[in-house]
Amino acid sequence: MAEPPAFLSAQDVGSFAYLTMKDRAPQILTKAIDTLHRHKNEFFEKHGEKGMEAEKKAISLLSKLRNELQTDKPINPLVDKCIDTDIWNQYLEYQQSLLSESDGKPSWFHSPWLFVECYMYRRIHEAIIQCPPIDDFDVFRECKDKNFFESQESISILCTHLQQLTRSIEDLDENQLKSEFFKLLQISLWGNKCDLSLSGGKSSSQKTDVVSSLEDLKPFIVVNELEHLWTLLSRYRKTRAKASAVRMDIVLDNSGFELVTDLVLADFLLSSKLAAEIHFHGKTIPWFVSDTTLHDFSWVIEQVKHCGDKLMFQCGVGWENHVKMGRWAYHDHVFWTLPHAYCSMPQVAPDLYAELQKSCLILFKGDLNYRKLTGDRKWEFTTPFHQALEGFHPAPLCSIRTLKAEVQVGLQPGQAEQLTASEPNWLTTGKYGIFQFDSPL
Ligand SMILES: O=P(O)(O)OC[C@@]1(O)O[C@H](CO)[C@@H](O)[C@@H]1O
Ligand SMILES: [Mn+2]
Repeated sequence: MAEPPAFLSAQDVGSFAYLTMKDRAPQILTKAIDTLHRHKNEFFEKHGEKGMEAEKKAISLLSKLRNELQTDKPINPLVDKCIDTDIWNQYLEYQQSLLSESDGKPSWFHSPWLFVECYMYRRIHEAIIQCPPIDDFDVFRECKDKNFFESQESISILCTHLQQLTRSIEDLDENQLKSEFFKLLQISLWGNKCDLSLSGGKSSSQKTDVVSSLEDLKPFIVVNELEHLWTLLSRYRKTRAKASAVRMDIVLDNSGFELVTDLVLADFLLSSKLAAEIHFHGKTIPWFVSDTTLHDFSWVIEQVKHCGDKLMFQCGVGWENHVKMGRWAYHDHVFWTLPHAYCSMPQVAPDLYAELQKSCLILFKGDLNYRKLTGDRKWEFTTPFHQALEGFHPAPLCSIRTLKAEVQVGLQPGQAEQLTASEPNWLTTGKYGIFQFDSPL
């Protein structure tokens, strides 16, 4: 087998990886510092002088981190004592082992982009947890919450759509059911436009009615393998005995509007009996600005319930019940916030891999998941998805992602060239999307 291609890296001046590390990453750190600063009074009211000292310390650690990044310093081992600290430091040693002696140490602009970007978020976490009593402060919570409130109108439209659909679900024939399923999947796809790390934490909420925009957005789906999902699920549905055992997994991405689109889809999967249980996978620590943690997951459900809108209230109550009854299960695992590509999961997190093997279908939401599925490498655009997964085949899976990084596989010959000709930045603006399916052979 030929060696897989090189990793994307900020070493490539002018690339999206380079611009991210040069411009966006320092901006995100500055914003985190500013957030801490603005909460100074709150820390004082809650914890007195100790809160103020902790805020100062956290700010100085984050400023130091920003300086290391901007001056391309070597990547330092983590100094905290969390369950993943050793794994991180071993990974750093592994990166070091890939370099020859003359290369020196792995540094911010001379290492794989996926590694250094993940490392930045892990270092933000390290900075905060070193600063009790504010060690549980999520520097990104404010932006995540803001995204939810600014998208409230779209969320209300979505909840209304879901409630109407649920009421008529028993009357839908096979084709109608399929069409509704595809609609909700597309809503969940376009929900992925709203991540906050791409906008450097600036507002990126959903303000239009995505339900009625779906037809107009269809031409922007560059890989559409939804038919495979339907074939798989309708097959399970027909073999009745199996239907009650259909488990689906959603590896979540962003909180706020995107999370609501995922919950709406998950609710439909149950009411249509396409699945009997949904397992969600979120992050254990604040991640890539907008990613969903357990707190965000519960918070969003609670907010939907208390928005003052009757149909949203019904959705919120229904979702709370799914959780209570175990039809929805939220899991988090430290692996999702490590820098490893998913092909390493069987070795690094065999328990998680075994868990995913129980699934009938795994949906991977978002761009970062795609980067980890494909190892964030410079694959040819026509490389088969199955090959780019490099042996990661726990169960049938589908990536649902808007394109926000320079990695894409499984395109038709000539397709990438055509896209480049019509829109040079097609890989990174989030305007295009994919549904890319793979099944173990
Ligand atoms: O996974 P998500 O939320 O869809 O996107 C995360 C993201 O914004 O972060 C990286 C840049 O910082 C990009 O790869 C990607 O666009
Ligand atoms: Mn994200």
